[in-house]
Amino acid sequence: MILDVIDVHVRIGGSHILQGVTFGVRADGVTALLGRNGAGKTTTVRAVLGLVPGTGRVVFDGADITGRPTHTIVRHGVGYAPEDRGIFGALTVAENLRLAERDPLPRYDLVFDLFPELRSRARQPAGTLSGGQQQMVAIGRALLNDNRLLIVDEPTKGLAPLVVGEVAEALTRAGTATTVLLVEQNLPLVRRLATDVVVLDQGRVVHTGPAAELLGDPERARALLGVATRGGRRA
Ligand SMILES: Nc1ncnc2c1ncn2[C@@H]1O[C@H](COP(=O)(O)OP(=O)(O)OP(=O)(O)O)[C@@H](O)[C@H]1O
Repeated sequence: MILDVIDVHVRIGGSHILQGVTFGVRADGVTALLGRNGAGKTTTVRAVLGLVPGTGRVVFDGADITGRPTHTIVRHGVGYAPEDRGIFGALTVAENLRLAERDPLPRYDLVFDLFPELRSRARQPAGTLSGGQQQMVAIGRALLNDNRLLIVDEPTKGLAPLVVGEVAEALTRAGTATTVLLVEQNLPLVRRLATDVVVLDQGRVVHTGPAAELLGDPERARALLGVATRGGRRA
């Protein structure tokens, strides 16, 4: 496992939001973190990154990163593309990438190889890109550094179906370069990309296993996620 989340609890205000979350992320795959709205997916990701205080343990690539500050965790090799993508709209694509440089030798060759559009649009203000292209910038930024895990939070939220295909392609390419932990509610996309799934419900893990197994069992998927697994419906 490249990431082990062990018995993580998060309390915010008076709410016990994560109630002992435990799962592992296998290296060299795409693990999808699934669950209904409010299940605790984003909070789990934020706990891994040290953005919310919690209890329990988080082990990344053999190192105990529990309680470490976020900047230390990301330097260990964790990339993050947040739900709102965190793009600077007034800056160009090249400037957005430059701001993300962390390692002495940023991997521009890899990023431009995976996303040639980022090279051809280098001088374009990122705010004028399509949602899918902005997602490529967000993913490209994370891949610029030598990250061994890329966490992508709901990359297709609010995107038109055509653009979802673009993002799927971008994530497929990202998955060739690094392990991906993907928070996603679009099950056709999960079916296309994920090797493994972790399902959260009310702040607990209620299912883990191969993606094909869960998505191939519509009744179980419906019971766990409250949605149909066929027909392209969004959760
Ligand atoms: N800062 C906060 N203060 C209070 N409650 C919070 C806070 N952050 C999250 N929550 C609550 O914790 C629960 C889990 O939220 P979280 O965003 O992790 O869920 P999610 O599975 O990512 O949901 P979604 O799919 O809607 O993004 C929700 O009930 C949410 O309202």
